[in-house]
Amino acid sequence: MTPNTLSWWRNGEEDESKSSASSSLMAVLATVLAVFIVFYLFRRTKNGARLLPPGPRGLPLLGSLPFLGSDLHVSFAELARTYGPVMSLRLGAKLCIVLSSPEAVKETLRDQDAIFANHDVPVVALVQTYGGKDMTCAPYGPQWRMLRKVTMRQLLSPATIDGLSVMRQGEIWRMVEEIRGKAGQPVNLRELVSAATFNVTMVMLWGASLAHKGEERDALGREFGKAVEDMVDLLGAPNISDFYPALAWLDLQGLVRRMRRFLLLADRIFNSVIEERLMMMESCREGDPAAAMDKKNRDFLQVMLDLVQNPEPQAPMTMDNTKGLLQWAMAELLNDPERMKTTQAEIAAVVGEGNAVEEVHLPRLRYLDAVVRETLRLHPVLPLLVPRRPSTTCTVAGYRIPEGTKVFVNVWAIHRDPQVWENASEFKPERFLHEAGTVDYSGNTFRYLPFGTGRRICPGISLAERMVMFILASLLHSADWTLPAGVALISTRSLGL
Ligand code: HEM
Repeated sequence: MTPNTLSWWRNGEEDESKSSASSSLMAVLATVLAVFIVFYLFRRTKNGARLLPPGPRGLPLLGSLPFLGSDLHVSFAELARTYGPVMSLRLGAKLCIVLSSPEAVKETLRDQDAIFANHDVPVVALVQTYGGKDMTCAPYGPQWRMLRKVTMRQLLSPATIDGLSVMRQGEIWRMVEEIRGKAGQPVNLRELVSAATFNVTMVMLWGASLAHKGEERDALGREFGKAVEDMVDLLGAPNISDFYPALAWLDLQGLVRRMRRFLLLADRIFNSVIEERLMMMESCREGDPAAAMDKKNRDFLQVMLDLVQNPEPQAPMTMDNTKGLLQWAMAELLNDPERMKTTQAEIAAVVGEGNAVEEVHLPRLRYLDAVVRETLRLHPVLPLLVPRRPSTTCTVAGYRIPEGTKVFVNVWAIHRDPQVWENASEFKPERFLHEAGTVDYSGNTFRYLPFGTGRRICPGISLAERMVMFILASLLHSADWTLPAGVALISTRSLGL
């Protein structure tokens, strides 16, 4: 063996040891990487969940945005057929979870109610509520608790709601007179229902200031009504800032600027109404009996002023919800003349032909009540509720739901699920007569959630129920309604809700 040979051998030996060292290094790195991947994939939350729920992959940056239709609840329901009742997807930069079964909602909004007690508030709503100061936008905490307590005990207490019955009645009777004056002529139901709901809302808000105002009252109503409609559209408009929070400061669609303009107008109207009321209270203190307000018939403004001198009673704005419900109920009945007759016959029997509907009649209108419930099943006013935002990472159906995600509850999909409801897509109010007592608005039956559930359940249920039943009964009792000649059916999408 020559030195060269030896050196070759030596070199070979060195090379071999180098290559074995580098393979060991590679092996170590590969192991570390594998451990990291396994750890990442199988990392568990405190409760043991590993993975995000299944869902569509989506595109980089855009996520699933380009693939969804304008009715998010319908697109989500279609996707849930592939990915299941607990699904995840990205909308822009935002990770979203969609729940579409009673079991998933129960595990989330009942079993982990406190974690899911925050609403995920759109940017425009934050502006509308002066930085999230109203009850719907306030984070779950002391401020929200105080607002909820005041609302339930004062604004929406049975005593306040009962006390305002005379004012509501006056408004509805005005509407009935208007309808009777147009007998035989076509009526724009949408406008009629909007005006009735708005006027009832206004009298409850600050009715005492509107009394004896005639034309001025109508002008104020029109101006404010238009502004509120625009504001509601703004709240519902898809906003790039919500999908890409980092871009929110640019307000690319100008929605925040428009909301600020609405606030200026609303502030002007609120301020003038409040100033006038304060002057009325002053006159009353000085002994003018005309300015005195019956303690029992205090409108919301008075309740608030008596309480904390708070200038912005905001919760009643959500009464706009009742308008959509009324339109759907009338549309379903117009599409179904037999059921229209059954409903009208019940009202006539309870109220009497020729008599006006009064709120005392409502508890005896059981079929009408079933019509309202069935309408809310097929057309929930908030088909995805108000999205929630978990305050900590948690587990639902074995999947990881990270803190801060936007959680949609697809009530629309649950209400139309054939595995949950018999003949799910049919309008059949009778089902609520048979199921009376088992399916209610309390949010405890997770297959029926028109008012939500848990800590953030709608506090306006009894007022909404009363207003809708009263307006609907009055409409149906005031005339015989039919579709215009040539119109066979109202499309269930045509109301644009
Ligand atoms: C048909 C009429 C109405 C429907 C369908 C409706 C439905 C809802 C729904 C689904 C929620 C979200 C609940 C959740 O997140 O689980 C909600 C919240 C709320 N509703 Fe209603 N609502 C109606 C009328 C009213 C009325 C008349 C008022 C007040 C006068 C009102 C005041 C509120 C408030 C303040 C919240 C937020 C509660 C909170 O965040 O704690 N709603 N409503």
